[in-house]
Amino acid sequence: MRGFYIGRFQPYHEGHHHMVEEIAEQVDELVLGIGSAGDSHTPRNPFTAGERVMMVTKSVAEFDLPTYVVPIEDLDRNSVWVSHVQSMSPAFDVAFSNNPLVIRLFEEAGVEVRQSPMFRREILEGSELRERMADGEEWGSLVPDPAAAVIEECNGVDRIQQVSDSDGADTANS
Ligand SMILES: Nc1ncnc2c1ncn2[C@@H]1O[C@H](COP(=O)(O)OP(=O)(O)OP(=O)(O)O)[C@@H](O)[C@H]1O
Ligand SMILES: NC(=O)c1ccc[n+]([C@@H]2O[C@H](COP(=O)(O)O)[C@@H](O)[C@H]2O)c1
Repeated sequence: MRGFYIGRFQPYHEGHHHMVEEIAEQVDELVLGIGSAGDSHTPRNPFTAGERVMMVTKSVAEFDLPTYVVPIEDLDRNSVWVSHVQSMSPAFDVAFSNNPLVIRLFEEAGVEVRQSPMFRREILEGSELRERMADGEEWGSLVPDPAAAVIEECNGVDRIQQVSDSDGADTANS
């Protein structure tokens, strides 16, 4: 059985990694979708699709799970988004998500969806990571080591600090 799990992974963190570890117990292969693939260099989406491909690919290598990483750009129409995803991805039998819109769109299209409990969500959240980077606080312990190495290699913290508002506002949502 092949699973599908999409996220923006801005950045890929230990919450995502924990979810992949749980998915690995349920499927033989996984497609990891890099969502909003066309977005980068903004406070909410600082990393390019390519940088996120590297973070994810190097991090999941520790699992015994053949994984295909596929960047997927956003569309203006939610109603045809699942078809768009299916056109970009290897075929899959089940989708994994905790995102209410993603769950609804897959279910309406007749795709089975499985959710995972949120893991240490009070701290393992992309917006929290980006805020810590923007504020020069500790963040390395919240992402898998290979993802931290990719962020360092592309000077990701410097980029986030530069693209964030000068008053530090809204690093989560812009
Ligand atoms: N700590 C976590 N535990 C389990 N699942 C998580 C966790 N954080 C995010 N997810 C799930 O992973 C998927 C991708 O999430 P996403 O890339 O938006 O990360 P996020 O941490 O929610 O980031 P942001 O704050 O940037 O929205 C979603 O289904 C989301 O619900
Ligand atoms: N219409 C669309 O393009 C559409 C609809 C639903 C989800 N998505 C994308 O799927 C991804 C979902 O990931 P998150 O759970 O990290 O939000 C995001 O990149 C989001 O933009 C896109």
